[in-house]
Amino acid sequence: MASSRIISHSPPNLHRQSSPFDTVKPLPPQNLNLPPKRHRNLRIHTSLRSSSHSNNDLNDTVELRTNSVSAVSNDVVSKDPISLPRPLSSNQSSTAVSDGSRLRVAYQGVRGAYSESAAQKAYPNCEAVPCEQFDTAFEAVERWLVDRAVLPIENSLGGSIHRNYDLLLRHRLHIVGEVKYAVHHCLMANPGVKLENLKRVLSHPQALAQCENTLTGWGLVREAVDDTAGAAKHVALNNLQDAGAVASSAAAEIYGLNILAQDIQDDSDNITRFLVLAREPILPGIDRPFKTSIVFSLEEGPGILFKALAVFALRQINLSKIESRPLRKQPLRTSDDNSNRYFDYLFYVDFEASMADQNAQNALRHLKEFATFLRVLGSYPMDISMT
Ligand SMILES: O=C(O)C(=O)C[C@]1(C(=O)O)C=C[C@@H](O)C=C1
Repeated sequence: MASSRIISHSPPNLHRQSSPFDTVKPLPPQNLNLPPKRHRNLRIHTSLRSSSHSNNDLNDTVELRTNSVSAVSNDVVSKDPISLPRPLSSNQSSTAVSDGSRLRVAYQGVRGAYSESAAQKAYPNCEAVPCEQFDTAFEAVERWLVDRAVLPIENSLGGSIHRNYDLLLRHRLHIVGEVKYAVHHCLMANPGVKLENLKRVLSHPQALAQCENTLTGWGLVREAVDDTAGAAKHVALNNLQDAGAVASSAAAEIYGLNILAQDIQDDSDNITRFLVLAREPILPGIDRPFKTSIVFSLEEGPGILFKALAVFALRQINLSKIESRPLRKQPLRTSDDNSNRYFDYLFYVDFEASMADQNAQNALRHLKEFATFLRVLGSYPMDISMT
């Protein structure tokens, strides 16, 4: 190992060093001159694209750019700046006590995407708002276009959705909940098209990865698109005869496709975990099982990651996830004598404790002694449902 070199600055492009003890300052709303009109089924785009998704014939959506807030309803967002930043209570993230009525929840994809179902699982009576990309969903919350975003973070077969890990750091949203959703993939095609007619199959890369063995067995060429339901929509709109889509049964129904095979994922236990994001954190509780997500970077040195993880082990705090991502703005670190260059990482850790728990606070205080950067992404109720 290299000799230890302490980096005393926060990594560039990271938000201010934050601790669970920080007072959270809410972001100011971007524009408070909001028209009274309420539009339903908004589809949010960061830019106009000429992809297949730009044809909205099938789902009656309204397109808008995220730099315009003209379509935001003001029955959700008050004009009174004093009353705007209200910390959510931990109850508000609970599906048991809040059905999400009046909440506008952004998800990535078009109607029929699994993310839409996850949003509806989190908030059964919400208005689910489709967004073209993950970034767009983050921005929609930040710009007060919607109240929450529900975005996938990991899948039991396909692994982590790295893009969303990176976006969590780039944006200032807080994790206020998680949703586990059982994903059952179907192979679908236009009416009259049979499995033997298919040469290719379209879907989201995660969905294709989750069906890897089955699709290889059928000898189908895989084509990646933005989301599963978008694949179904494309196959339907273009009346493709040689291509099918991997998507949900809901997508087959919405876009008028026939299901050729059901439950085609490589393992019947195919669970995607989604995060619920909001502008404000919730007050962590101890009334039910909570999880806390953090991200940190470390000094270079022998056993430093071991030391970092030991702050939890010493206090009997269980870790449920650890992910490392390259520290992009400072991807390499050189040793003191310039003889070696090392990759530099950010570590994302989920641990099973609430920030209201003294034990968890002590663990983070301990970690801060040698972390070069630490941010709490959220402390939120665990989804203990059987999906
Ligand atoms: O494409 C969709 O339907 C999505 O909701 C995205 C997504 C993902 O990104 O992992 C969500 C759940 C499934 O694991 C497959 C795809």
